[in-house]
Amino acid sequence: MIRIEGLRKTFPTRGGPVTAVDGVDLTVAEGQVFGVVGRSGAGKSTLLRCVNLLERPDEGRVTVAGVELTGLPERHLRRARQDIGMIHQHFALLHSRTAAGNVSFALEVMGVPRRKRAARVEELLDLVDLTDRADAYPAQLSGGQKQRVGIARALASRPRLLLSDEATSALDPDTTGAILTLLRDLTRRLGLTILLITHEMDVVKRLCDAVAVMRDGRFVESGPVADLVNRPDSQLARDLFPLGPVPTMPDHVLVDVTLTGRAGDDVVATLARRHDLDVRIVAGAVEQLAATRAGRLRLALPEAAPGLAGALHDLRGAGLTVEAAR
Ligand SMILES: Nc1ncnc2c1ncn2[C@@H]1O[C@H](COP(=O)(O)OP(=O)(O)OP(=O)(O)O)[C@@H](O)[C@H]1O
Repeated sequence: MIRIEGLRKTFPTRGGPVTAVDGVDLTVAEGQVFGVVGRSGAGKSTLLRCVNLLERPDEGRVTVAGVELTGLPERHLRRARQDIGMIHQHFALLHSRTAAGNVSFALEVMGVPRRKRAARVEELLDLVDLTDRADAYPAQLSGGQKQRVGIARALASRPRLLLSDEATSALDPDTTGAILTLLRDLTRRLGLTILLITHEMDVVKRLCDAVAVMRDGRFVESGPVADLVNRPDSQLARDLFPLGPVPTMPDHVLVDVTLTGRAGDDVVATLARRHDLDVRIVAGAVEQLAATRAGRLRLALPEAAPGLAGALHDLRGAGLTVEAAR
């Protein structure tokens, strides 16, 4: 659905040029939810704005649904952009219009005749479960309801691709959960593809099939969530399942074990029974994510135990990532 090749964008600033996106390649398959994560200033927003060419890249190609947008003249670009919906952190609603009016506005811009608009607005508000608030103004809506209006408006043109710019960052955890459930549901019902940027690990856990970790304008890790989490030295695994500072435990070896799928369910039992090790769980979490079940455990094992080396070897042999705790 999306193919980005060699994307580069530099901004001139008073302090000299700032390269926001520094050679990014990205492929997002149809129906996939792809998340780009990274700290503030990593280049996420610029990358997203380059996908619908709100920002013109200096170099590289952007192809969406088989159309190379970077090769289109401005007048064709406007039409192509209509097939790409976008939702924003602060909703970007018109305050003088009701929920229905905001959705209708998108249809007006597209040139949908008045007599067809009302039915389509109703359909869109129903899709986001907001029919009963159709006549409310943004000031009368909660954050979650405002984002539902934003989603309905973004879907007005029946896009196959939705771009999401920190769509849940201004919402509380419960509301975030409800919006993430809605987005996941919409990908299934409408066959939507979503490219999102976020700094929230919950969004990755609940929504994403694949992820890229962005730093200084580049992707430092990229791929399906299960693959990335399982890679040795994975930044994503550490961000999704932080284990805190490593405690001092004399006479013990501390290891961090990454589990994905069902692999590793029995890691503690295996170490205890088969290798006769006195295992202590120091920290850990295992969760069901949108893409896979995954987690990390920090285990303390007695340094002097004769079975230690063989035990660690067996865990690696069983496909688990085992690393010195850090
Ligand atoms: N229009 C602009 N003019 C000058 N510099 C810019 C512009 N837009 C972005 N930048 C710079 O490019 C870099 C990447 O910014 P960008 O907003 O893409 O990062 P981000 O990862 O989305 O961060 P945040 O989450 O804080 O928005 C930053 O150093 C930023 O200051």
